[in-house]
Amino acid sequence: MGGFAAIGECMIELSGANGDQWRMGFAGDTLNTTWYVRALTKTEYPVDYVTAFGDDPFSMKQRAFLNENGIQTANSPIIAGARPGLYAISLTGAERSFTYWRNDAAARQLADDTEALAQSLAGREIVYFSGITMGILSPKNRENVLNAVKNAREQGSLIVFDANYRPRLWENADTAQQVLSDAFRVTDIALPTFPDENALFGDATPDHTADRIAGFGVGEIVVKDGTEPALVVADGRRTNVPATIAKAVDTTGAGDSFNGGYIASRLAGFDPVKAAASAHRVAARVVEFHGALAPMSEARAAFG
Ligand SMILES: Nc1ncnc2c1ncn2[C@@H]1O[C@H](COP(=O)(O)OP(=O)(O)OP(=O)(O)O)[C@@H](O)[C@H]1O
Ligand SMILES: O=C(O)C(=O)C[C@H](O)[C@H](O)CO
Repeated sequence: MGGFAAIGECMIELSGANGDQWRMGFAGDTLNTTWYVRALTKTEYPVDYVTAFGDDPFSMKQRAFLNENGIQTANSPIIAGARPGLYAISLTGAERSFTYWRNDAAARQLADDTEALAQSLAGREIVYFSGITMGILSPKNRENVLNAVKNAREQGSLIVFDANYRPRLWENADTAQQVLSDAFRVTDIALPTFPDENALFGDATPDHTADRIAGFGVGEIVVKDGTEPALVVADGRRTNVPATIAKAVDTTGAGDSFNGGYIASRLAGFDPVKAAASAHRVAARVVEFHGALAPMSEARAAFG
């Protein structure tokens, strides 16, 4: 099968509020990264989003949207009577905050069927997941995802992980620390964001974040930090790669699009430092649009 597969939750997104008028789209951190990997790789490269769908009209629209945009859904189950979660973006300047309605979302059942999950990941070049993927699941399903990822890794997949800490998804900080640390232990490329790691683990600097994650045996780490440089730790070197200047209107999906750009650049054969520079260019363009998903053509133009 080959290609890229991401595991997670695609929600309905409300963005770009103009008074009480909102724009409806689809988004969710791992989907956002998938979107940019799709935009920045050749059409024939398989790109799949692995989740669980409902069967209501919004779920059907969601599946059609992915399909129309060249994103397949592998063996993702369709669950009778279930529906997608929803979130809305509030802005203070370009800085985003989210309100969620997602507790009964279909995606929470994405790891009920371990056989389907294993098949969705079989033979992939890259498997991508995040702390949000883990946060939405029951303890049993967190274990199922971790086992599926571990098995994929043993069969040769490269595992890419962004901890994307969202406190509201977790029963408590201790559990989040444990689960996210376990995820780092099965990761080849870690793409964390410094403020998230600082909030959960108390890291004082991006270097501390990199040290902690390297301690789990991760060989390639990029610590993002908004408009500050990204710290790239790879090939025995540490390099600060400056961000690209942007006229930001909405930073939703900045980190996810960075990850998509980084993965696509690494797949194209560029080294981690060059990949981080391309990733910054993509993310700087994405923050100039409302919502998590900027047009694929814009991401391509920025990627170069
Ligand atoms: N205001 C900005 N101007 C230019 N680039 C930005 C800006 N904010 C973010 N970026 C780009 O996005 C990358 C990730 O930013 P940040 O660390 O804020 O992500 P994040 O909080 O993980 O985002 P999200 O979780 O919403 O995807 C940065 O490394 C940078 O390339
Ligand atoms: O916060 C979440 O759970 C989301 O997936 C919504 C946003 O698209 C995501 O946080 C942006 O990184």
